[in-house]
Amino acid sequence: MSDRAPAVTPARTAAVIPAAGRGVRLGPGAPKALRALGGTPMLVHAVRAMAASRAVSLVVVVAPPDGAAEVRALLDDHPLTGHDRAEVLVVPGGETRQESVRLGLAALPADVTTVLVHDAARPLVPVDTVDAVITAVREGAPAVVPALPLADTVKQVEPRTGAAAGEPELVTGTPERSLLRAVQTPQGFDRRTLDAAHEKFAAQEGEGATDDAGMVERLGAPVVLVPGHEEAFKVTRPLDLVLAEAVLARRRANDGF
Ligand SMILES: Nc1ccn([C@@H]2O[C@H](COP(=O)(O)OP(=O)(O)OP(=O)(O)O)[C@@H](O)[C@H]2O)c(=O)n1
Ligand SMILES: C[C@](O)(CO)[C@H](O)COP(=O)(O)O
Repeated sequence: MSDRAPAVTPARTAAVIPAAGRGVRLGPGAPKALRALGGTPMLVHAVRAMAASRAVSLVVVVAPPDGAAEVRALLDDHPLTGHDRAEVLVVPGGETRQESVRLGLAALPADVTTVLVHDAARPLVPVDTVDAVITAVREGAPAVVPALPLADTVKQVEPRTGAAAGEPELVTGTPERSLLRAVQTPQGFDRRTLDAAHEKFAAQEGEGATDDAGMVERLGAPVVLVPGHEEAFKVTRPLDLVLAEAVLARRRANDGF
């Protein structure tokens, strides 16, 4: 009998960054992920945010369907440095966020056991938030989501089907705010659970699920929350870009460069 320790497959963590959206709500211009924030494309910030975690050894960027070559060139122009040295792959995306994530998952090698899914549109998520998500997955949660309490009261409204444009919306309820959370990314998953959710719900959801954890919920697996971060907000509308520039400027001032 050999006294050598049995071979152990290392638990490898990868991040998938869906970056194939147009950014319609941000207004006319280049695809949102390619727009500049502090002089550097938003996508580059998002890749660096994932690679800043020492646990992440691979980042799969999902580019606009006809833009993979352009995104590859852009990332090659902004190489990762220092300890942020993860491998970066680029694959073409799809028509919906859900489809883009599915295409990113398909590019992951077999040894990846933990997957983060992170919006390119959340370029400023701090590394402590990324690490908190990874730790919770590695401790056994199949799906982990960073989340914050809501600042606004939320109203439920009647579906708009058939309503004339400009007609006032009818409120049907006010959900208990203390039981609501606004969820962010990166969302972290046991890889097999996320693959199973995407396999089961592919092409069944019309417009697609708005987040990956929602698909895991529908699978019946538990989804747990960890504290989100104010700076992990999603750049969606023009004012978000103003806020992102201010946050970045404050970070640079604090870092002394
Ligand atoms: N077909 C799509 C649509 C969205 N995304 C990505 O999903 C993330 C979150 O989506 P969102 O902020 O809604 O981005 P857009 O779809 O680009 O925004 P909009 O709805 O304003 O067009 C973004 O990083 C976006 O690039 C994607 O990879 N593929
Ligand atoms: C995944 C997400 O960022 C969680 O808040 C969000 O659901 C993405 O929604 P979008 O409409 O695609 O921006």
